[in-house]
Amino acid sequence: MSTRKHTALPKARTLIEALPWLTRHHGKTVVIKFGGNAMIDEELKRAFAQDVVFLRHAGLRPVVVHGGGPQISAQLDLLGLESEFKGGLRVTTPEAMNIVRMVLAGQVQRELVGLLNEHGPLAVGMTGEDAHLMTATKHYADVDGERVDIGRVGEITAIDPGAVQALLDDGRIPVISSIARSNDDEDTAAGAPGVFNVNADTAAAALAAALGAETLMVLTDVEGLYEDWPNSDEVISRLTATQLEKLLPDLASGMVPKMQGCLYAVRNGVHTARVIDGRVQHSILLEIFTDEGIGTMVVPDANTIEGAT
Ligand SMILES: Nc1ncnc2c1ncn2[C@@H]1O[C@H](COP(=O)(O)OP(=O)(O)O)[C@@H](O)[C@H]1O
Ligand SMILES: CC(=O)N[C@@H](CCC(=O)OP(=O)(O)O)C(=O)O
Repeated sequence: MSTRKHTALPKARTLIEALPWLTRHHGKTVVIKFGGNAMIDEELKRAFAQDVVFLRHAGLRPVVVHGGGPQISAQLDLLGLESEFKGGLRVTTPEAMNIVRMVLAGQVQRELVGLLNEHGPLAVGMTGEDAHLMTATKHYADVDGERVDIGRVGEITAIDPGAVQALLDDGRIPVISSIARSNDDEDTAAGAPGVFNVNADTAAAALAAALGAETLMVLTDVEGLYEDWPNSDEVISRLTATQLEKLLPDLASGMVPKMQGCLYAVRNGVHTARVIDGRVQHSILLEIFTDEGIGTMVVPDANTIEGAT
């Protein structure tokens, strides 16, 4: 006679914990912004790709918008060019714009597409230039109330999500670099199509809203939004749009585009926007498939803090 211990029971419980979420979110679009420092670690990148493919096979429609600030800075450094940020945005000369485009579309995006496609013919890379996905106008930074010219940095004025929708309908995972086409008069007059460097958090939020996404998920290199950064590491787990709006003026530069993006998303139809720790392996699955979640969740005002999921 032999007996068998069911050691896999905790795994089954975890899967069952995910069932209500899966039922609710089946067929829904999730825009995931993968950025910065989490993208430097090889294991984290692989785990990220596994999570995204898992979501796709679980019946969701994931879209990846990626950053690459550290990679751009490293490349500029190799070329002897300095990185300067104003109001949290990179001062982008025409020369730097070429490097930004080369690094984002030619390096970071290609690598992510490659990692995702290790699991099958799923990922398709594009930039905001493709099929008029993102159109932008020149953006001026606000530095202590002053309007400052920071070069070829763009502010999104229009999104045509048709090509992304078509890819999603075809079961693909779009991977998007945050570069937008310009339709500014001076670029048009110059004869060559102009492009702009757009902060990837801002691009992800605008795309999430344009796609009518259920969720915007922003991966970063901290646990979430700290209540009193840098004095305390108390993470705010949930807050409403209005509560976030009140906090915005006190936030420091890296968090500003992220939280502005979350606010824009939930004010424009996205049900929840979450900032989660990209340094934790499988953070996307942890956020989604466990009751507690991790990180910070922003919900629209109509939701009560307790009631939102
Ligand atoms: N209230 C806050 N909570 C958490 N992080 C904050 C806060 N204010 C500023 N930060 C800073 O923002 C950084 C995240 O922004 P950023 O470096 O642009 O991230 P990423 O490279 O992931 O896009 C954190 O590492 C932290 O230094
Ligand atoms: C205008 C602007 O600042 N653009 C960013 C685009 C990349 C980005 O946003 O990357 P992370 O998400 O990794 O920071 C930049 O040039 O660094």
